[in-house]
Amino acid sequence: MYSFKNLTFIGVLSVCIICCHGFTKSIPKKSYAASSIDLMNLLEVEDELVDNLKGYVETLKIKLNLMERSLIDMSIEHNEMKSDYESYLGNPLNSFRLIHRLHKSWRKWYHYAFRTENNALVRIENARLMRKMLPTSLDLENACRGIDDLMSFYDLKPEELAAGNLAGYSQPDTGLTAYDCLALGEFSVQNRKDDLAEAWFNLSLTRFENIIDKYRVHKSWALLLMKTNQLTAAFHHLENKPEEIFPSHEVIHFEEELATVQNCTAVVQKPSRLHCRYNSSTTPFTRIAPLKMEELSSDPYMVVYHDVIYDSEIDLMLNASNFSLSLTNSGQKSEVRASKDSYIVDSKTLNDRVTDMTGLSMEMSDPFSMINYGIGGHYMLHYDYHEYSNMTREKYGDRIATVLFYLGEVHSGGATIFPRINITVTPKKGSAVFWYNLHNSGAMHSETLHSACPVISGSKYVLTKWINELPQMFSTPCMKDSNLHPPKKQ
Ligand SMILES: O=C(O)CCC(=O)C(=O)O
Ligand SMILES: [Fe+2]
Repeated sequence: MYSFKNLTFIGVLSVCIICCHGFTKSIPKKSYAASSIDLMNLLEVEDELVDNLKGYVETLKIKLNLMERSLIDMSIEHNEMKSDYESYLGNPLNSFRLIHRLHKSWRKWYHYAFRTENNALVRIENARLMRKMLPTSLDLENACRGIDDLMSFYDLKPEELAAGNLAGYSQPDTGLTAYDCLALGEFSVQNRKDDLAEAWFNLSLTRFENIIDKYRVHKSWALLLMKTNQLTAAFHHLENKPEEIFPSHEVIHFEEELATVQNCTAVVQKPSRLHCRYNSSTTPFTRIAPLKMEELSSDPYMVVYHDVIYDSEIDLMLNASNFSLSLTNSGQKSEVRASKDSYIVDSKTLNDRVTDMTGLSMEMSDPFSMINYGIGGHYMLHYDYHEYSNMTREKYGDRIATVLFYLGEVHSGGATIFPRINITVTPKKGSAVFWYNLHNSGAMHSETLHSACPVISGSKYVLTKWINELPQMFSTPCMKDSNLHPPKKQ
């Protein structure tokens, strides 16, 4: 419960919130943070909650006491038996009691331990029903905004407020807890007040003792730094993750983003046993005209073909009068993809080329897709396979492989990268990269996660061919545990 001093603090806060809001954004009428009358109501709410919780604890204590007392009685009898069990069990009444105890009492205790006391349940149910009277996240946001306005209005610093110092009006026992500071930090992040957020996070860190709590703060701090692209600093905050915590979805995503950026900026030269050779075996045509092939990875299988598409073919494609007109902004969010793309009519020559490169049938494959990236153009991390929720997958199978032809001169940036396997493919006009998106079993190969780095200079055109799985059934290894038609979700 709040002390009288806290009450005054809340009163002062709410008056300030009302005043300050006169100057800034207005807040909805029904807001706890907006009036001291509503705040008074909250005190009553908290009184009642505390009362219910006390009642709950009392009921549990009675149960605990009863169990403890019985345990003592049982131990006395048990120890007596252990000290001289022959004479103890020699007495038929003792033997009877032992059997009776173990048959009935222990069962009773077992059920009693799991039984929830009605009285306790009522208390908890009361507390549950009171939830609608509790401040909502909007109330919390408004309260944070109130504090924030107070700081700008009176030029207060987070350290002062956290120490309970309100413009020279110091009340240390109204100081803020680690959780309060964290909430204010998160509010500042949402409102793009990065410096303030860092100050609040720092205060929260000094107040938390438990490493798991501290990690929560580090995580919020890292997310803030990620937003402003300070990835290495962000990474330092996540480095010392306590073992008890499973990495969250955001953190995994972040690590991949970091790997993406590192791959985009580094020149990766991996020592490997893979090499370059002429491929003259996929189709009869490659015997006559072998293709220059450079192996990049064996799992997922990935190769680059050099000089695999002629300048004359590229010119024809890029000059086609309807091509630039057909380019449309990709339907996806700009952070995901900054490019224009278009489906272009399949050409038999190019389809045959892809078969020469891959040994795969072009039957049922998606039409070629042309993507044009300008300066800064990029394509965030994604897989080419559809996963389960796509109609095309039902009809043609998933996208077993991808071939990506590079048609433009990119002077800097624009690499296609696979951060999980540390592979960077630098776009070179006339070359193409080919990889399998699925395992032999037909299962999705998650290591094929890839993205296109932002183009720094030049202009990047890629021609993509997604090859579908079903027509390959006689040319690729047997699909054990085929994933083609996963059981429908109930
Ligand atoms: O443009 C690139 O480098 C990647 C394109 C891509 O991933 C795709 O088209 O699926
Ligand atoms: Fe892709």
